[in-house]
Amino acid sequence: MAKITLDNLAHSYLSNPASEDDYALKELNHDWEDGAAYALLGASGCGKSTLLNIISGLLQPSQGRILFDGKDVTNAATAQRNIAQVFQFPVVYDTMTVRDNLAFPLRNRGRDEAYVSDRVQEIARMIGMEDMLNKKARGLTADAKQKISLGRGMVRKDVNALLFDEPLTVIDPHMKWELRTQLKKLHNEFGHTMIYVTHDQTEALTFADKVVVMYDGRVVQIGTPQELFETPEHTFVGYFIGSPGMNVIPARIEGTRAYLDGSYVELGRGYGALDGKVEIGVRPEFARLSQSEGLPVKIRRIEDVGRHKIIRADFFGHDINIIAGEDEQVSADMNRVSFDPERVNVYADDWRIKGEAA
Ligand SMILES: Nc1ncnc2c1ncn2[C@@H]1O[C@H](COP(=O)(O)OP(=O)(O)OP(=O)(O)O)[C@@H](O)[C@H]1O
Repeated sequence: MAKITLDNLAHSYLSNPASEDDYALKELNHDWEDGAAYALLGASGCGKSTLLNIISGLLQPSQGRILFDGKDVTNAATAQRNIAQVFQFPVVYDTMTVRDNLAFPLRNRGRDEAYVSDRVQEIARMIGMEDMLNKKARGLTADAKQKISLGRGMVRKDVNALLFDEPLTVIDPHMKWELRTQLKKLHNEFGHTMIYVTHDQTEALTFADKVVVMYDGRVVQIGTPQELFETPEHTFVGYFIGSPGMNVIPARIEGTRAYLDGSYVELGRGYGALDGKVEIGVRPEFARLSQSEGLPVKIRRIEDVGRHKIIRADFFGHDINIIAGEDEQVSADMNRVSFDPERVNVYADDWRIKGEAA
């Protein structure tokens, strides 16, 4: 496995990019730790595939370098990078059996048949295809073919990295969960450096040690699922992760207070003068409804989603969502919302401001 270094990396599909807006991938410096499982998460068109294709060598970056364990591979072809890739749609050899498909990368590397046989058996067990090993791939469902692609991607232990581009798109929903769990198990067992592209937050948060969130060609945060939840570094991370996402409300900050439409909330930290668009962000999990404490709101709707209730409220034209326990009673006179001060984040032009301990 290898540490992957991105050094001043950027990419534009235009031959003469004039401004930052012309870059599908904006400048990025980052070390992907050896042996860690990363998810690359973001909405469609944010640049995930562009970044993955640069790492795999399918795309030559217009700026910067990429290094595997300190060795510059920017100009190396995919085949020279010693990586395994699994794409959105199955890539299998139809005329071969499931066994031969799984064995292919190992035989290609000249591994002896005893090893190939053991390893294929092990992988077949992980993807739940032990009893299909002698079947031809032709005629299998898309679902089964994609499992073969996943298995083939994982069969070699000696690759520098395993890259997955939305690999579970064609997989049946209940099997998705199972395969994700298997991938995680496999990662724990073999410690491959894994990069997994997805636009699905559940997939990213359950699979990865660290999630790389992209927005508009830029990496806006790299963090553990807990960090993304507690301290979104950019308002996009707040909106995109969580269900519902973080509440973001325009505010004026003075010291340890945020003033909002004639009311104020206490902040857990102190702040100096802030320029630009200033907002506070609070997750619905850290908002509380009561009769007497906090901002005046109008309740618009209460949704019972089983595990908890989502209360949709309005604060002078701004949406505020509150998550309340399943057993919590909500009455018509509960028209105030308060926040845990420690959980209120402050943003200037969408980026989180750290503040000083109060
Ligand atoms: N070959 C190309 N030529 C020109 N522009 C491209 C090309 N490939 C992608 N783009 C543009 O680059 C931006 C990033 O695309 P990219 O495919 O990397 O995003 P993504 O996050 O992987 O999206 P998706 O999840 O839809 O695949 C988009 O604006 C896209 O239109």
